[in-house]
Amino acid sequence: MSLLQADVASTFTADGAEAFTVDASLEVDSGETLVVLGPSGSGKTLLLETIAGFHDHEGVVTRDGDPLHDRPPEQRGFGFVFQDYALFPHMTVRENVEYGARYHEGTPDAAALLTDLGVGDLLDRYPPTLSGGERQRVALARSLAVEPDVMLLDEPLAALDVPTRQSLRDDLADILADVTALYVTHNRTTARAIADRIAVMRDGRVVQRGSPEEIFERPESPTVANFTGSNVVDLSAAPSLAALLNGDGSLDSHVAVRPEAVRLNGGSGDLEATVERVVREDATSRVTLAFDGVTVEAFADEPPDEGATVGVSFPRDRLHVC
Ligand SMILES: Nc1ncnc2c1ncn2[C@@H]1O[C@H](COP(=O)(O)OP(=O)(O)OP(=O)(O)O)[C@@H](O)[C@H]1O
Repeated sequence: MSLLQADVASTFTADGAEAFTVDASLEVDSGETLVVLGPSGSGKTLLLETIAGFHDHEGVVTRDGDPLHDRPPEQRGFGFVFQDYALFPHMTVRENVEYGARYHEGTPDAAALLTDLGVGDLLDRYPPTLSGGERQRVALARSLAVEPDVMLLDEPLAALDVPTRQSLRDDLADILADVTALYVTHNRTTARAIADRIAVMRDGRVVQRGSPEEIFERPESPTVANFTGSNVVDLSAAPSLAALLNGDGSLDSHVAVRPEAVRLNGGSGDLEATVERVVREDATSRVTLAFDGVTVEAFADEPPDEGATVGVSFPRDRLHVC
């Protein structure tokens, strides 16, 4: 049985806004990081807050089979990390970490925790003197200090600048390796880097769940394919691509292919396409290709000229009908 099981439904109303309903079920196994990935406004925060116990809801939340849904948030055994750190400015880093565990048996080894998180030298500093990345590491240490059964994390990297986000993202996979965690984000790079499994959320519901590989390579719907960054081509509008799949262009479905799987062959590919646009991205270029009146994106280290005709091939095992 999964450690955390949630099957909850709740409708939220605010003055002047349409009601928003969250109706979702999740299971998180012991030691696993489940990422809830979805666009802004898909209900990720409301779902996390509902599981945490901040909102009335129908349905159940259980840990190890024990019902949690009748308990207040502080008795559910969760640790929280939010986007905005929420550290006490007038307490040192050590005091913040120890205060987080004030109801916990024994005093946590703040120095060891902070050292594990790469900020062992900050013990006596005050939060206002720290960088965003340092504060978020301290916030993680404070949550881990209570040895929570499950960590709930809401976009903890969102407020950080890009280099800091990348560095903490790299470390988060290690930090969360032995922890049971439910992590919400709209950032697919983060999801791919830290998730053991992903649940994709849209309009308050989970629309697909699976391993990162399944979510990114085998999306079950054009919605998930689009959101996870695949090219999505309507086969009824793209006869040459449909023919590649042994169809006749009348297939009433879509095909998803990741941009990194599309190959440019300089004239000898399976399909002929026109280069519509080339945008440099660090060491590579993102190339927009048009054929049959549809466009797809690809990456090329040596980009062709805009307006050129190129051959394009799609490895069959990377084309996914959805
Ligand atoms: N208390 C509330 N009452 C009514 N509607 C709400 C309430 N809180 C949030 N909403 C609305 O519910 C929807 C989902 O909000 P939520 O914050 O869960 O989205 P999200 O997926 O976390 O988005 P983001 O990635 O931008 O944080 C939004 O349209 C939001 O405006």
